[in-house]
Amino acid sequence: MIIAANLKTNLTRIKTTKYINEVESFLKKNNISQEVLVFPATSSLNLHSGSVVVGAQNAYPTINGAFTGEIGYEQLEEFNIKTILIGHSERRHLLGEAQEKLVEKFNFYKNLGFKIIFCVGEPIEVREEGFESMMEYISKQYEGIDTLYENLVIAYEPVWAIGTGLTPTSEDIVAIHQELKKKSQAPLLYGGSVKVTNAAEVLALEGVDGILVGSAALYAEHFCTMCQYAQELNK
Ligand SMILES: O=C(CO)COP(=O)(O)O
Repeated sequence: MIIAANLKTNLTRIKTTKYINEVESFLKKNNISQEVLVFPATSSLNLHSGSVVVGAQNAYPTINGAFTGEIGYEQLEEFNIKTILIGHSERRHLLGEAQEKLVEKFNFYKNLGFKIIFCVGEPIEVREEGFESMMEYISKQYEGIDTLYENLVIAYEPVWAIGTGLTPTSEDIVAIHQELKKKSQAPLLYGGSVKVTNAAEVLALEGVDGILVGSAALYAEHFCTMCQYAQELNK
């Protein structure tokens, strides 16, 4: 399974290095063979060799160039980074990234062979319209994306569950993942208020191939425990 930490805008370079080394040591000490990804803040990106794969939370669809404030492939290549998050709800809804831009990023980094964690999920007002409306909304987030891309991972993160402590019921997660699997056979992660207290239950659900964790992942010990749960499930 894939266990991913999205550190968002948290931790300094020094704290991130300490965090990744702590996770790395835990994986080695406990012979954990899960796929563990850590997405640090851009300023904390660095070379890392070991079991933990470091990925970028975002990057501009360019090798390099005049894109003030952005980083491109040239800056990722320096740190041997070949994994990227695209379409996170905070980039869609807080930072206003439109589907067209996300598709451009997807195609650019796909052409470079990146592992792409493509995020989808509905806001609460869509959720409240019912299952059909919700699936229609999420389907639009797949438009333009090559769902057969061999290095694609999908992360379903209901917007209303991110950072709120709320999660869908287990039955809902299973039902939604079942629908999303019809759209792409790529590994499908669940994200949105996954904590050390519910991670084992979520990981055990049918159609869940891993988790994408935000705030709870900031506690390295908790994130390591989630990796342990995945190892014990050995799905
Ligand atoms: O956005 C998320 C992971 O990308 C989820 O965040 P939380 O785990 O804080 O709800």
